[in-house]
Amino acid sequence: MKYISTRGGMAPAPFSDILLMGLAPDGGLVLPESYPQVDRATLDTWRALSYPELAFEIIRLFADDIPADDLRRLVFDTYREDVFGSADITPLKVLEPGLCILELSNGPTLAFKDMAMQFLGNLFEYVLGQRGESLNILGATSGDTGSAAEYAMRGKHNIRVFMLSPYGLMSPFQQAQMYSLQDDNIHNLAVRGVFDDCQDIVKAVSRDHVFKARRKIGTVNSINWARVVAQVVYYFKGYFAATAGNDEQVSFSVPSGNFGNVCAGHIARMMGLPIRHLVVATNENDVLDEFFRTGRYRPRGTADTHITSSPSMDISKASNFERFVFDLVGRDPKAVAGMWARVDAGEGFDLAGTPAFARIADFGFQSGKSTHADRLETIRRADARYGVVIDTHTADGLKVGEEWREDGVPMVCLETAQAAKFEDTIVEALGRKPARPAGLDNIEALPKRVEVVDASAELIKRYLSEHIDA
Ligand SMILES: Cc1ncc(COP(=O)(O)O)c(C=O)c1O
Ligand SMILES: N[C@@H](CCOP(=O)(O)O)C(=O)O
Repeated sequence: MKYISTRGGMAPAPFSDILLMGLAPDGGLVLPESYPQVDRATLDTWRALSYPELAFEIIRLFADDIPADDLRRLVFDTYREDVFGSADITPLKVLEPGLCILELSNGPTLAFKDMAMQFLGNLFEYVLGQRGESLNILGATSGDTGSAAEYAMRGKHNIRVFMLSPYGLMSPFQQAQMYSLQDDNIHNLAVRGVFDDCQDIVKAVSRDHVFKARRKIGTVNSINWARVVAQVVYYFKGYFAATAGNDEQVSFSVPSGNFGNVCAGHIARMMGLPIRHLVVATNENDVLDEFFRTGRYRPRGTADTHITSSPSMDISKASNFERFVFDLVGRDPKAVAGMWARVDAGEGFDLAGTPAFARIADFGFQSGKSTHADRLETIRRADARYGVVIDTHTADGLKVGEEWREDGVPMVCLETAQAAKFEDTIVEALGRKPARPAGLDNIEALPKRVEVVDASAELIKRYLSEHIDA
């Protein structure tokens, strides 16, 4: 399988190359020339597979330049009961008939990012080892990608992580989880700005080809196709868990910000998984909801990005949305390049009334928005009615997912983090603290290692040069 760029300016490349490449050289996002198709007979054989068996079958379709035995070992080393808390890896919790939560946050950092990042850590180490190379990862986080990446990469001798986070905007637990790491290969930089400023810097640095090649810069954000592929797996697993046979359909409700998670759902659906609807749930930063309702995509600036109680979704410029729009406009790279030239210039685009937007229903998306008041109400309702304490992002997903329920079609709401990460809002909603996994009681009191910096790509390049060249 070969990979291309959404903007058309990249020679087709194999999986291992695009894994280390991150952003495409033309500033676009990488995706496969076509999506592998999964037929009914294959679904029937996959239904009974364990998580690692299923992950191997799916990932091998995309990572076809890695010898099968090596890939199997990497996958089985990753998806282990002792890492993810159960043999199921992603257990399905039935709240009531037709309404479920797919648990994705039982990994080491208590967020769904571990599902892909634990695999990416092993994959990077393997490919770099084969090539005798090293990689300097530049990442951006609104709270969860950062810690998941750092826990997955800490101590790896051929990888350094430089993680940009929005200064003061993550929850105290998230800050403690990242900034308390003391490993030499982990560097935390708190940027005066919002997540989008951090992501813009990552993309600006990646677009400086000379700098990127010389300093061996890679990425762990969902810019990296391997992240998205590893997330495709749990849509299949969730589908099998929520249905009795492959004639049934399910809908997924996905708390969304950077559009990586729901993009993985889109890929699963394009591969042939019987997904009826993909429900995009946003918080007050409702750029994506506005698009699916109106066809207008209006990314917002720093000043117009709301600081909310689901802070990991405080994103106004959804990186992965570009991959979906590529499919929506019939895989026309010129059209995408034109649209993203306007996005990069701080404008948006409007597809209302176009043939592309007329086809949007074929892709199965629905959307909705959830506010702080909705979040509190949903957390209270889930606790009272189902006896589960959900985090603020999962609450956004549950609230919007419930609005789109249909008779006969299970609604699977993706759990994206554990409540312990967002204690203040849980206390506001329930009047009590959520349970914390053992060993994390005093994490906020640990000494922190972080540098506060201005939101400047040039400054970050200087920082990278100093630390990499040394
Ligand atoms: C807890 C949590 N929920 C939801 C999201 C949104 O996911 P995505 O950015 O893939 O849309 C994020 C961040 O990515 C997150 O950390
Ligand atoms: N919410 C994310 C933002 C980055 O998303 P990614 O999926 O592109 O890595 C975070 O928690 O950092």
